[in-house]
Amino acid sequence: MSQTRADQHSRRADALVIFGITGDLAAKMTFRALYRLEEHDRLRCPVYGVGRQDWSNEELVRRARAALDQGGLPVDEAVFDRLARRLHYHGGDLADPATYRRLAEELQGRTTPVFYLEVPPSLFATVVQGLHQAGLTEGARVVVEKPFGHDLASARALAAELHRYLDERQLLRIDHFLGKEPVLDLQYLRFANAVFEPLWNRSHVAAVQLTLAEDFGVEGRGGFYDLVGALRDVVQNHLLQVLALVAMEPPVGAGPDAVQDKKLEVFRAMPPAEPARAVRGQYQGYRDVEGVAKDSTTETFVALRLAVDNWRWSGVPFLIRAGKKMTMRCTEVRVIFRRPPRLAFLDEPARPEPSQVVVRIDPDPGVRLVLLAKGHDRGVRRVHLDLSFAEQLGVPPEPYERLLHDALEGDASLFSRQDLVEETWRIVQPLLDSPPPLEPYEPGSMGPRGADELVRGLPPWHEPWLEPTSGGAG
Ligand SMILES: NC(=O)C1=CN([C@@H]2O[C@H](COP(=O)(O)OP(=O)(O)OC[C@H]3O[C@@H](n4cnc5c(N)ncnc54)[C@H](OP(=O)(O)O)[C@@H]3O)[C@@H](O)[C@H]2O)C=CC1
Ligand SMILES: O=C1O[C@H](COP(=O)(O)O)[C@@H](O)[C@H](O)[C@H]1O
Repeated sequence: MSQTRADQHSRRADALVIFGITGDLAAKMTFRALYRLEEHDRLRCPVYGVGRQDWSNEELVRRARAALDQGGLPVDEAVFDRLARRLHYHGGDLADPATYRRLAEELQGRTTPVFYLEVPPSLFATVVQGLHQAGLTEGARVVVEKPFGHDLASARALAAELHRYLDERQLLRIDHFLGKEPVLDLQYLRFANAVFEPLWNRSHVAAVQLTLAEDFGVEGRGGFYDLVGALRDVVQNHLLQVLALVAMEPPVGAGPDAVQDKKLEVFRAMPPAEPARAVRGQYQGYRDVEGVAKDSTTETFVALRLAVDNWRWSGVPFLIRAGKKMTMRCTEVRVIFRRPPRLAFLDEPARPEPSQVVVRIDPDPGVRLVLLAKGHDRGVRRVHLDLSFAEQLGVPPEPYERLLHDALEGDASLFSRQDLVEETWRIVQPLLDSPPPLEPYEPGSMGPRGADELVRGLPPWHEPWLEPTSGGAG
């Protein structure tokens, strides 16, 4: 790529156009992100919201305010007034070419717009084609929400369709986990600390566990979720991205591709998931949720055992579990080291439990070192060292705030690439082709019994780290 072309893709945006501004994600996340960007003087262009509803600019501003209030964000009136002055509503159906022609008139003189598509994925190609036909894709960047495809073949087909109008550098695939500070921190913790990196391999690590437990169900989005399920919703994207950051080699540079290249190596070293090493569960009561089919076989819980077959990780199980309506809300990475040998100096010589490093992603991000120390009775006792990122480092930007800012600035580092997306679909594809049987589980539990069977002979699933980082014990 020539210098001029590269520069074009990293030029600051002069307009942000949000398709789907009347939708659920906009109300939950987008207005909040825009407000926080405005608050930190990081929003420097007009914002156009596109939707089918018959809204005026005033109505858009009113909805933005309601969304902030509902999200519990304290609002500074001066900041909100500045944001309100940037907001413009643009009504129209996405299937109608006139919508894009009128948008082109509004965007006249703008050379580097960012189009954010938070619309149903079935409309991604329609919107991009509409933008192209209205002459709006030249110099633009297009941010697409997840999911990118619903399997390997559809992800390839969607990319081929979008690449008719955009080159890959113009396409930013959002995965909000890649904007989470503790997820970004995995790379720093691993490679900036000599206490970790020499041990972070198959000689010392017995297993890696990734847990994304949610204590709520799919109420309010049953129709969407029932077509997707846990594997597509959070494993193919969020959790495999996190796994890659846990397993990758150090990036060799700082450019947008440096980390992506290392993650790609991890994915390429991963054999496809085996249905015999996966468990699917559905919480009791799921089929009563509005929008869910009465005979639905969609999984709301999934657990799988994966491998990274390279020199660093061969033989180390990577265990993932993710589910709705579980005991708690907690997302964490747990690296479990090998057990030490029998300690002959103990009164009752025994092999101590393994040490662990836990990186908690949500809530209250932090790191816990689980260690063994001398108890007062001369035996060994489990103790821990806890670190709160917020306490020591301050409150970071929120994921959508960070990612929208990067999109506006033309920094693609935290957006997934097509080759990575295809690899992650390749890894999970056997589970889509031959789904393991569905096991019911009790709401408020840690999933079906099969999840425990999956780790037979391996370190058992550990109870997620729940205590607050400050002053917590347990
Ligand atoms: N909601 C969430 O928590 C998350 C959502 N996402 C992704 O974000 C995207 C949007 O999801 P979500 O906000 O939940 O979906 P919604 O159904 O709530 O919103 C969809 C938006 O698209 C608009 N739209 C749909 N069809 C048309 C059309 N023909 N012409 C014009 N506008 C149209 C809707 O307008 P109208 O109001 O007129 O229907 C609405 O603004 C999806 O890709 C989803 O996977 C990703 C992560 C989380
Ligand atoms: O993308 C999604 O992610 C959320 C979990 O993200 P978090 O940042 O709230 O932990 C998940 O609840 C949702 O089902 C999924 O679509």
